[in-house]
Amino acid sequence: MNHLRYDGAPPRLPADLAARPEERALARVLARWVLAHGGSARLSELAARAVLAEQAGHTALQLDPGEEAGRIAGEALVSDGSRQSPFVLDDAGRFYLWRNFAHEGEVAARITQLRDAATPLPMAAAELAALFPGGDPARDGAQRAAVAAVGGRRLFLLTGGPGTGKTTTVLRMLLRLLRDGIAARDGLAIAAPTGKAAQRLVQSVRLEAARLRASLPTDWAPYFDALAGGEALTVHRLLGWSPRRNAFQRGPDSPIDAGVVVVDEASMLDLSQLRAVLRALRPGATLVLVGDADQLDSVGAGAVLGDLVAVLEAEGAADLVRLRHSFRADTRLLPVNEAVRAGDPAALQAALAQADGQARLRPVEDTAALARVLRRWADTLADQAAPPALPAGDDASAAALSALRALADRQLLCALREGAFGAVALNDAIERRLRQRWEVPAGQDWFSGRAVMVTRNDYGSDLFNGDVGLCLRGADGELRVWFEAAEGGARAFTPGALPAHAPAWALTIHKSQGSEYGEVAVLLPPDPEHCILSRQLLYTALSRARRAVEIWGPQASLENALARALPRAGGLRDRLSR
Ligand SMILES: Nc1ncnc2c1ncn2[C@@H]1O[C@H](COP(=O)(O)OP(=O)(O)OP(=O)(O)O)[C@@H](O)[C@H]1O
Repeated sequence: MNHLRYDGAPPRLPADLAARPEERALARVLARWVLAHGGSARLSELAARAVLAEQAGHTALQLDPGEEAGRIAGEALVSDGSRQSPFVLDDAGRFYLWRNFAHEGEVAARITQLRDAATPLPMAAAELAALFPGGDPARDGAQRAAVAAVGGRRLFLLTGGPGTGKTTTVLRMLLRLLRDGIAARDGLAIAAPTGKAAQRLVQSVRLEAARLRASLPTDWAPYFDALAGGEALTVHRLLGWSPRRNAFQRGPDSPIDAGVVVVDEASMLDLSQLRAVLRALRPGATLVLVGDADQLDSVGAGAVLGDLVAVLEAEGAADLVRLRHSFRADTRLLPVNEAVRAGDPAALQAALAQADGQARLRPVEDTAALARVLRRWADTLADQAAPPALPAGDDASAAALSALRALADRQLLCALREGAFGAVALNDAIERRLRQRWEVPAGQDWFSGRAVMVTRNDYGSDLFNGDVGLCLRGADGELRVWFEAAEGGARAFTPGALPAHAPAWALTIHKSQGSEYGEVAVLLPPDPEHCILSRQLLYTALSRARRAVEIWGPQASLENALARALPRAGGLRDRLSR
């Protein structure tokens, strides 16, 4: 890009989009490039806006298709997508950077192709029933429907909230595909966007497989054997990410060596990642996408799972199954989550009133109120999460594991990271209080009971971004940080050996995705107009809880979160609809 030829007045940047300085710098470079290449001031501003909108997750900028779009429609740098051009303006007034337009088109085309190639394969009722021993179709009917429907598909979507049995169902779908001979012949690959989610997936598939294997006739044994030994793959690893080339090695010329590819936590996939997965599928391979379509969208641009689910659900398509029954959460929390998912304030009020104290709103409107609830929270932690003294020998791992589980019994989640209501400040406050209560000598960084979260993947130590560790004193008097191990038990690290990490008493809601806790407190920003507030954010936070939730914040912040569905602008839904 040659932006140096332009030396007129600096381009105007929209002030209404929140963005970090580096994002604004990028937007400014593009805006200058447009002016230098003969674009109008209006196009330059739109280009900058499109960059900022992409950073905020949108794949396009929605213009008023009439006048606003008309003003740039004839410019040389803009096309309707029928020729390659830096910018695209489509019929519906969506303004794209070329890359996003092209990716969206490719994803839509590949998805449609996969869907059209389905040759549904029926499953004998007895075989299906065998996979749900002692099951109750009233609760697991949708799971059965998914296992029945996946046969012969080239694309299948399974969506549902936490604890609805997605992993349980994936295992049965894979067993069925193995028995059909499809996966057995061509191999399986199971992946998730983050290392932690991938590890959790493999762990729960193994656990559930061990349980189910015991209740199935021995002729199923080879399929369980074929499932065993699966490695926890991140999507990056699945695609053969090469940092040196800054590209994926897997693609149409060198596809993923598997006939069935499962991607869990697919709500975290952005448009370009889904495109990369689709391009890397072997001809004839099946892609199964699994995730909670109501959770927060991916960090990168696009809302691919949400878009796909919306389109297939509207069609009443057989290649999508939504699981609704939660097997894990307290039944009193289910109406709360459902009301938030639907953005229905009256239903939420009713659900809170009927939750027998398992779900409540605490009006935290200023820093004084926050200090009060926080102190109570920290004091309960000090009592309940008081660190145990570890026994010597092999028992240490088991004791550490139960301490880690006890730690996950209560979690504070924050909408914000920075500021007085952000996770960083809350971690500081909680840690100060715990040090006081547990009488930790000043100047001692590490102490027994200190909880931390890893913030970067470290393949060497097999610790992943999002893994939570607990520092405990061993029988030998040494402090070590313990993490749950994928193969069972817990693993210890000396504090100095840990990859990058941060305190874990308070986490941002974004960081909590994919995790589960007994009781959750969710701190909302005190400013009801804060742009972070959305229905998806609140749903993601509340649905982490199995037993109880507290919402800390002003009623107005809660109401505004419910009211804002924050759809991401883009054209994938339109391009997928038929
Ligand atoms: N049909 C079923 N009958 C009885 N228990 C079930 C059934 N399906 C799932 N469960 C149980 O419900 C719990 C949640 O299941 P699973 O882990 O498969 O859900 P999930 O949707 O993958 O959850 P998450 O993604 O939130 O971890 C597990 O303890 C599982 O054993």
